[in-house]
Amino acid sequence: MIRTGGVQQIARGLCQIMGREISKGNFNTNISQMTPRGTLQLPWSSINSVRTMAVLPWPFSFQPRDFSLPNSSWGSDMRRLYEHYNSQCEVETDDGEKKWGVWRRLPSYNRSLKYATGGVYLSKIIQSKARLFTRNIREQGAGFEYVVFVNKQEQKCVCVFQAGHLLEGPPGHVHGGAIATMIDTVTGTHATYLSGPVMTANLNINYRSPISLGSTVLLTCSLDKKEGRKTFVSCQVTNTDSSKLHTEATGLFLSITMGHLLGG
Ligand SMILES: CCCCCCCC(=O)SCCNC(=O)CCNC(=O)[C@H](O)C(C)(C)COP(=O)(O)OP(=O)(O)OC[C@H]1O[C@@H](n2cnc3c(N)ncnc32)[C@H](O)[C@@H]1OP(=O)(O)O
Repeated sequence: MIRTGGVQQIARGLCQIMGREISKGNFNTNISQMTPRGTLQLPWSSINSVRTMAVLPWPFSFQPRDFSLPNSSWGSDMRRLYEHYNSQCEVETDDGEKKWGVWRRLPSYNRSLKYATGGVYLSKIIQSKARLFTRNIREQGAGFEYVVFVNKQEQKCVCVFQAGHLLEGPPGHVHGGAIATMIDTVTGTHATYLSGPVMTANLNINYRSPISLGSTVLLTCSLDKKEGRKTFVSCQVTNTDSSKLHTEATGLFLSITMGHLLGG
């Protein structure tokens, strides 16, 4: 049985990631597209156009955990920066009405679409075990603790990232691959927010100074340019007051159709 609340939350999260502004009203319109068999047409055109997606069973049967919300492992820097951006996600007008601010927090779940594969459905075992790479460590604070905020007006996004003890590379410092993973995740999320579904085609990374394990850093991404299917994004990893540069990167993302992932 599918619980609409969970579906609603995920679909809302996906809509936010895809850069679609949704009010309660137009979201409900999409929810009302659920068929009697309990399947959902996702609310953006590129996915609606893939017939297969519309008849797939929804992969979640419970309220999913949003991993981008604070937990007890978050240190003071992580919490302070979360509050700083989160407080700008909603503003109060003079007549006491609440409105979206310039920033949006993107929710983050540890499972993505169940059937995205090279044309042939994954085996049932893999389907049930597949988890987002950055969200697959159970112990809170041990791996990637992060939250992404996007600013559509400035076409910019920031990620507050606290690197856990399982991400060690050089003694006491974060592994370069873990840093690359976060850069790919955040630049990829930003490119998706700006351009819809994309895949990383190219990532260039310069490591300038090591990141201490357990510390909190900021990843700041901005759009360099868009050319047809290509979205160019750059990213800087700095300490929390941006006075020290740890890493800088540029990424090229190519727009894809969902058919690319489904093997179409
Ligand atoms: C919430 C979590 C978010 C996480 C986000 C993480 C994102 C990821 O990690 S994605 C996984 C890693 N990436 C991949 O596996 C992608 C594998 N590669 C591919 O699938 C394909 O090569 C793909 C889709 C990138 C491009 O293929 P395709 O759509 O056929 O494009 P193609 O026709 O080859 O090239 C189109 C244009 O891009 C250019 N291009 C393609 N690849 C590159 C490249 N690596 N460098 C520079 N230019 C490139 C081509 O030269 C061409 O340019 P032009 O139009 O000017 O001639």
